[in-house]
Amino acid sequence: MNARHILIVDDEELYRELLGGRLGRQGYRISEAGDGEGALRCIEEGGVELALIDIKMPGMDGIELLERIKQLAPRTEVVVLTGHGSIDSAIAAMKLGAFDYLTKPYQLTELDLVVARALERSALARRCDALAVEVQRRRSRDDDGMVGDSPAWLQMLEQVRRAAALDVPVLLTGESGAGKEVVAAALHRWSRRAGEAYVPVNCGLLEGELVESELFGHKRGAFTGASADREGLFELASAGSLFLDEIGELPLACQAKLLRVLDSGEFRPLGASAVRRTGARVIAATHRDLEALVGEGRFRHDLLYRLDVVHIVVPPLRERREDIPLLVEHLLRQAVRRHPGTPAPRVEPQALQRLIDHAWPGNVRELRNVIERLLVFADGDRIDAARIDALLHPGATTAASSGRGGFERIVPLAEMEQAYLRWVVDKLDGNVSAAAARLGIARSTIYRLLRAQAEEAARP
Ligand SMILES: Nc1ncnc2c1ncn2[C@@H]1O[C@H](COP(=O)(O)OP(=O)(O)OP(=O)(O)O)[C@@H](O)[C@H]1O
Repeated sequence: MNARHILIVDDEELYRELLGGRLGRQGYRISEAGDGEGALRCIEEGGVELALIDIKMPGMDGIELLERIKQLAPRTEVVVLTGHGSIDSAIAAMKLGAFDYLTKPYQLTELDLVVARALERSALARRCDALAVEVQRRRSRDDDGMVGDSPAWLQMLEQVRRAAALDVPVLLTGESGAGKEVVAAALHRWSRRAGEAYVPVNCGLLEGELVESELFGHKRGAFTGASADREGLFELASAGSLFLDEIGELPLACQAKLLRVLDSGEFRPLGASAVRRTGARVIAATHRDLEALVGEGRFRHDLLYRLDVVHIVVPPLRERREDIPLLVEHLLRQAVRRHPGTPAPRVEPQALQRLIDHAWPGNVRELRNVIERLLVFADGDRIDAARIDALLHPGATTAASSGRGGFERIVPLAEMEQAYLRWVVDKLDGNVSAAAARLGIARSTIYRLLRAQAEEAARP
């Protein structure tokens, strides 16, 4: 049975009965309203696929009603019924998103045709919505680049899913390396903006005019070195999402500009006289305590208030240790992909337990670096507890200087060399090539030294 829901809105009862009777006989579910208010109440109840509305009504006219319907239920199709000679209203209605219009008096067969076409479009749109949800669901499973099934992680993901559906700013906080950036990317992918640009920027890496120019763009000659006009990231992300990482580092002058964009969507590129508009959705992240920065006068209170519409806290790894086995597996797979030809070693249960028990102050990033090193320096096809201990608690670290020239004890130079080397490799996110370049030595030297150290530590 065809029970698709059509709403007829006309102040003349006779018309409503005529239309309702005809369409009802075709099996549609019919609701009637004699004015705009009644129509909106019916729309709010949901399920109306098509509204047939008379343009000329006392009180709220058909055009205003159309606008309100499109705000309330954008997926409801609207066909307007206009009187003879009111083509202007028909055009206005089409501009506001009406599916079609019929000029009174119209042939009833013409009405049947328009109704059938409008319902067909409504069905198509719904199918598209369903597909988009399915695509998002599939994407969100594994190829999202993030894993986890602990209660803390799943609870946070639920918040992310809900926030993704709202087109409002989101503030992500959490310790460094906890996964704020992967969550920001998921927020974008699960939102209606998924097909548009996702533009990440680290506010801590740029200074002064450069941040402003990066975010808002500049005109040629706006400052020394501005040799051509340049589009800012707000422009680039206009239909998509702009991820402002390390928002706590944003200079105060730039914070004022950001506040204006969040309030009005308007900004002015450096050196430009005209104001520009952006529709970018802002996702901001920080590992800093923004309230404390406000207290110190380094972050604007009004900006914090404006960004903090939806606040999601990404939990530290130590609060979701249940995720560690999954993460180890996932990060090992990723590391193997980065080092083709390296066989994936098996992590023994005791070794895994050591990883689960570790405090992980550097969170998932630290775990990723440890996994990378375990793979690169793997000796054989298994990773045992001793190897993990060697990596996580190397005795040599106590030999390192506190940085102010004081040493706690005398250690052989080789030991100091190894500790420093490990620190440099960690600092550069496990990138051995970068470490070799910075230290001015060959990559093979680094591998040799670190392997020797791991072997030594693993010795019973
Ligand atoms: N749930 C997860 N699943 C898989 N990988 C993850 C997960 N969370 C984080 N990672 C990985 O850990 C590393 C650090 O994550 P990310 O950069 O998102 O942290 P962050 O909180 O933004 O850190 P920072 O505050 O230092 O910018 C990245 O390589 C990321 O891919």
